[in-house]
Amino acid sequence: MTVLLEVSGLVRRFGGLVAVNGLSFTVGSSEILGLIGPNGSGKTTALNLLSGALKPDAGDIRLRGRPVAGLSPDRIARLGVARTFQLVRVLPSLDARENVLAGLAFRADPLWGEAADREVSHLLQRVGLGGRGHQRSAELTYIDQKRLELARALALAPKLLLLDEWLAGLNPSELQDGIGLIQSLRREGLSIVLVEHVMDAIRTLCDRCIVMNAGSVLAEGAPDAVLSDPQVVHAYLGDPDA
Ligand SMILES: Nc1ncnc2c1ncn2[C@@H]1O[C@H](COP(=O)(O)OP(=O)(O)OP(=O)(O)O)[C@@H](O)[C@H]1O
Repeated sequence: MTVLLEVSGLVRRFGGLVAVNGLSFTVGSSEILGLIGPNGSGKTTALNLLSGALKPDAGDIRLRGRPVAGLSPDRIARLGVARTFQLVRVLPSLDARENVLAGLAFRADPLWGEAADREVSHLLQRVGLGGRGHQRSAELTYIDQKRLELARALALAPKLLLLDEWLAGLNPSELQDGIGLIQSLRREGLSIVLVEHVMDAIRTLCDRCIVMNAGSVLAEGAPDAVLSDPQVVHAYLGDPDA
């Protein structure tokens, strides 16, 4: 498998707190890597470092061998990294089409005019919002806002997609749809880093997962093995004698 993303020795501090403490991992092409761990273990900070929203204090991030640590978010986006946010961020006063158009402007080969219109329609269709382009995004339901945010991320034509709890808060049938959609993105060749608390989704989707605890990697491997690791169970449930 070709390595797309290589992270080594990543460190990020907030004052005296080391939120990410020597994190290292790789993601292959068309691989889904789960990034899991208890609240506050550093998952979102790790995604922020990968997407350029935060700069690392130390460590290296390489995308197809090219160093990208510390580059601005728009440079990293143009190099093929797109993300969604834990709290959905759509532009509420714009309609669905306009939200996706905004994403197209940030890709390495921006599209304009009719080509952009066609791509927007394709992306809305792709995430299950076909024919809904003129609906104001503030009026969309929660799941549809999540779909829209995904369409805007896909507008960058990314190689690597960072999903921050994209499946959180969905009902069981929406969850199945969401899992199916992520699987289809992988079949199309995308690599995905999935920060997720929904363990069924981790088991179904991930080739490998990494468990973070207090900023470091506690365990790494196939989801079933990792989730039954006593250290991992302990990190999630805490020490019953404490
Ligand atoms: N901007 C910030 N300033 C100060 N501390 C921060 C900041 N962002 C995160 N932290 C701290 O860094 C640690 C890691 O937070 P992070 O949000 O990365 O964890 P997480 O694993 O994503 O948690 P959750 O599952 O709750 O989203 C936490 O202790 C958090 O309080």
